[in-house]
Order: sequence, then structure tokens, then C-alpha cells
Amino acid sequence: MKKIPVLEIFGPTIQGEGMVIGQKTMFVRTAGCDYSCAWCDSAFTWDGSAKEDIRLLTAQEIWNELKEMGGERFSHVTISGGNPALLSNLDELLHIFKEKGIQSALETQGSRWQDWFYDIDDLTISPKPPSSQMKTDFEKLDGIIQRLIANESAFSLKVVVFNDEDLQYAKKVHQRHPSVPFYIQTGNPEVAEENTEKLVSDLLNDYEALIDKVSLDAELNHVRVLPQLHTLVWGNKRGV
Ligand SMILES: C[S@@+](CC[C@H](N)C(=O)[O-])C[C@H]1O[C@@H](n2cnc3c(N)ncnc32)[C@H](O)[C@@H]1O
Ligand SMILES: Nc1nc2[nH]cc(C(=O)O)c2c(=O)[nH]1
Ligand code: SF4
Ligand SMILES: [Mg+2]
Repeated sequence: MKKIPVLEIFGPTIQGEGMVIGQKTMFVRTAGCDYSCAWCDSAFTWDGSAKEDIRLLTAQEIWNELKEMGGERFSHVTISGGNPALLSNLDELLHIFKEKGIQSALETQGSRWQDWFYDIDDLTISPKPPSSQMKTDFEKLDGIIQRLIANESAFSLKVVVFNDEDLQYAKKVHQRHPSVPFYIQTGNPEVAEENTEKLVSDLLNDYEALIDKVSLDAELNHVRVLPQLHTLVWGNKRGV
């Protein structure tokens, strides 16, 4: 049985981002990413700094740990990373979730396809804007989105916005796929800030500025603008 590189299992907490924001959920965070976003708030999954903490677990071992931690107090699990779409063998874990009546969500940037995308209840595709310093392969991204649309999957697009250029990028992604639920999320430029009061105050100001920009834009009438709710509650704390 192929193993899954895991960095964190935590919860229950709430999903702080995107299409099911507020949903009570457990988290499984996998290691490894094909990107290296300039502002990644989970850089420890790919920059080597948490190399020693990576555990190779079977799907069953992950499930056992989720149960140990969450008991009967969860019915939803979110898989994030890193990029969990690098792992072709996540289907086993998703199979266990289905068997146990657990809803699943997954976060990925839309750089890789996996057939098990069809088995995710709430799939978030989060392409990266210019401020990340990553380059979007639009052919690949469009292909992934078209397959999900054809399958009538419940999925959404979410773009993190730090500046005006990012907002233009978000608009471009939205306009290419106008039927897909579209989320614009405030970027956190202070991922190392330990003063939560300062961080939250700055982020709320940024959120307000982003709302103002979207409000003034006639091409962004059908979008949802959200902060990272978990950051407003817990700051940059890990495992929440
Ligand atoms: C850490 S990533 C892991 C999943 C996948 N690699 C991705 O980027 O979609 C989870 C989500 O956090 C967002 N994110 C990462 N760093 C952020 C930051 N500094 N501010 C706001 N959102 C951030 C990403 O854009 C993504 O939507
Ligand atoms: N509460 C909470 N919500 C989240 N939504 C996306 C997260 C992520 O890091 O992928 C995340 C996270 O780390 N914590
Ligand atoms: S794609 Fe996601 S995990 Fe990878 S570097 Fe970017 S934000 Fe971080
Ligand atoms: Mg996060």
C-alpha cells in the first residue's frame, strides 16, 4: 500500500476559507508542493524546514488518527498541503471517507489533475496570481476546470489577491469560467507576524480595501469576497 506524506492532522476546527467557510472540519495537511509561492503561509510543507516532521502514513493510519483526535465530533475532512494533487494514491483515503459517511474537501492550485478529484465533495481550485511569482499554465488549468464542469462536480475557484495586478488576474480567471462559483480572498502579507492584534487589524483594513475595489468594478458583480477567517481568529498559529 503506497503511503501518504503527512505533516499535520488537526481539528475539529472550522474551514476558514472559500466555498464552505465556517464548516466544522478536520484537516489533513500533506507535504510537498510543485510551486513555491512568495507569500505561502504553509511554506514548511515544501521548503525543507519541517522535513523531520513528515510522516509516511497509510490511508488507514490517517483515518485512525483522525478518529483518535476527532472521535464522533466530525463529519467533514479537508485535505490541504502543500499540493495534495501531487499524490495519485489519495483515492484510498477518499474511499474510507465515503465508507464512513464523511464529507471531503480539498485545496489545490490547479496545476495537476487527479481522477479522484471526482470523489471530493467541496473541491477548491486556487490558481496563483502574479504576486506569488508563479506562472499559471492556463491550458492545464482550463482543462482541469472543463473536466470538473463536464462531471458536474461541486467545485469553486478561489484567487488570493494582494494588489491590483492580482485583481486583474482574478478577473481574467473568473471571465474564462463565469459559471464557476468564484471567491476572492485577502492575502496575508505578514505570515511571520506574531502580534495577532496588529495582524488582524491590518488584515481587516486590507479586507475593507478589497471590498471597496470589488464594489467599484462592474466586471466583478458575481463574486464573493472573503478574508481568511482562521487568521482573524488565531493569527498565524499553526494547526488551527
Ligand atoms: C497553503 S495552500 C495549500 C493548497 C494548495 N497548494 C493551494 O495553494 O491551493 C491553501 C490556501 O492558502 C492560500 N494561501 C497561502 N498563503 C496565503 C497567504 N499568505 N494569504 C492568503 N492566502 C494564502 C492559498 O492560496 C490556498 O488557497
Ligand atoms: N481553519 C483553517 N482553515 C483553512 N482553510 C484552508 C487552510 C489551508 O491551509 O489550506 C486552512 C487552515 O490551515 N486552517
Ligand atoms: S501552491 Fe499552495 S502550498 Fe504551494 S507554495 Fe503556493 S500557496 Fe503554498
Ligand atoms: Mg492555510
